[in-house]
Amino acid sequence: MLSNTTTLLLLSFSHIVKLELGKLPGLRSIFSPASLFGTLIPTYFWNPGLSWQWQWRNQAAIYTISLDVARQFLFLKGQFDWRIDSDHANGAEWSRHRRILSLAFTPETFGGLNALVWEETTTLYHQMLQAEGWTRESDIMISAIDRITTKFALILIARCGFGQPISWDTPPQISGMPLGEALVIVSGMYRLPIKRLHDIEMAYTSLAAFMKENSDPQRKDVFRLMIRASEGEGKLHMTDDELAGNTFLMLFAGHETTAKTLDAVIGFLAWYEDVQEEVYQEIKKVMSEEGKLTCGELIKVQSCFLEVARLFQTTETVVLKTDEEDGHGGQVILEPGTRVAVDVVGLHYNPKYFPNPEEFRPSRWCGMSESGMTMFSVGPRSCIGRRFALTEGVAFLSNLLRDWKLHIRARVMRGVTAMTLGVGEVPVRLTRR
Ligand code: HEM
Repeated sequence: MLSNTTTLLLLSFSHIVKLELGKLPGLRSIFSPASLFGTLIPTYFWNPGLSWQWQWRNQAAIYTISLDVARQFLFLKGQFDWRIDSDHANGAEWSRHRRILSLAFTPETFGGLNALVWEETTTLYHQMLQAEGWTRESDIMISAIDRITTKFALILIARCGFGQPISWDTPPQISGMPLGEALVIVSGMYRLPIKRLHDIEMAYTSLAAFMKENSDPQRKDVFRLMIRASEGEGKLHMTDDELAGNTFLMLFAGHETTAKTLDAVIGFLAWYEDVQEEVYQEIKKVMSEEGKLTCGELIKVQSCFLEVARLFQTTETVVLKTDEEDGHGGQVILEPGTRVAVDVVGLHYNPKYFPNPEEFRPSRWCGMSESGMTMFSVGPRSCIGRRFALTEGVAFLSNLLRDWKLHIRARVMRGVTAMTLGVGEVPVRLTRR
């Protein structure tokens, strides 16, 4: 009875308040998932909440789960909501920022970006073994693997992308707090409509200054390219504020997504022991007699990384906005200024593209071209760090699996949204091979 009344109220409300849905039919929810109330109230049938994309992953609503429709929008040159510098960039500014950052992500950069990421991942892995005391152990219980992966991915992007000489046991401090904590606080809180606390503001503004002070001026990395742009004049000039925004975004986008994907891959490989064994055999085949691994073709390891990135798509939504003025010359049926959201989680569970979508089946990705890796989005705004993430993911996993067998007691992985979608806490046991 209560639920019928609520549904009726909801429907009436949704018909009175048309929100931003343009001419499209359908139920409107009371709170937007991104609003303060939508965030505070848990996901329920009448409130989308923060976890709606996971819990309602088979329902499209106004959000599209069609790759065909998504492609039409993602290849459009419209105005977008989420961009390289989310504070300032409109279409033209985004394109300028993308041009600056793209220079750092060509395969040739720094004598081979992939080789650099591979080398740094391997070096950091060995430092981690030493610092954590794992070199002396043969059986290790880790209560939540994200403690390791988050730290790993953050140090790696700081080292490769920002030239920061950070080691495993001395995480840098920004305004008196560890770098990781500063990022988490800033990304989670500073957009709330409450005047933010002093330390959060400090963490945000001090980030770029800290990076500038500590990075090696001789190196050519993402950060140095941005600094050069901020110091130069002309079309590619970047303001201090833009530099701060991009620094934050690169650090955040460059570690959160990869770390969460790694948590989930470790959980899945521990649970599916047969897949773990197959992957281990592949690693054994390519490693040298001393156990050294080089940046190369580890198709099965990469496929596991991609399959898990599909199952737990960290970037839940890609939001686009049609042109304010003419709605793309009237070619689209949406009203000008309408927002379109690609439900990236739903899209990756759409059986039209992924038969038996709930199944963990890494082989779907064997032989897949990079343009088909939809978890990195498609079109001109797709992930700039795709190669970086794949190289880091494959290097980390193959080093780990070469040395350790992974075990887990239950299939605990489930969708949990905290800034981005992940699998929650994954407790794993490592036994030495
Ligand atoms: C598993 C790992 C990753 C996944 C699944 C992923 C996914 C994505 C997706 C779906 C987008 C498009 C978002 C949108 O249009 O709203 C994106 C954009 C972006 N990603 Fe990634 N990403 C990953 C790793 C990385 C890494 C390692 C870096 C940096 C080293 C990075 C940097 C960026 C940046 C800067 C953008 C914005 C590009 C633009 O607006 O033009 N990402 N990523």
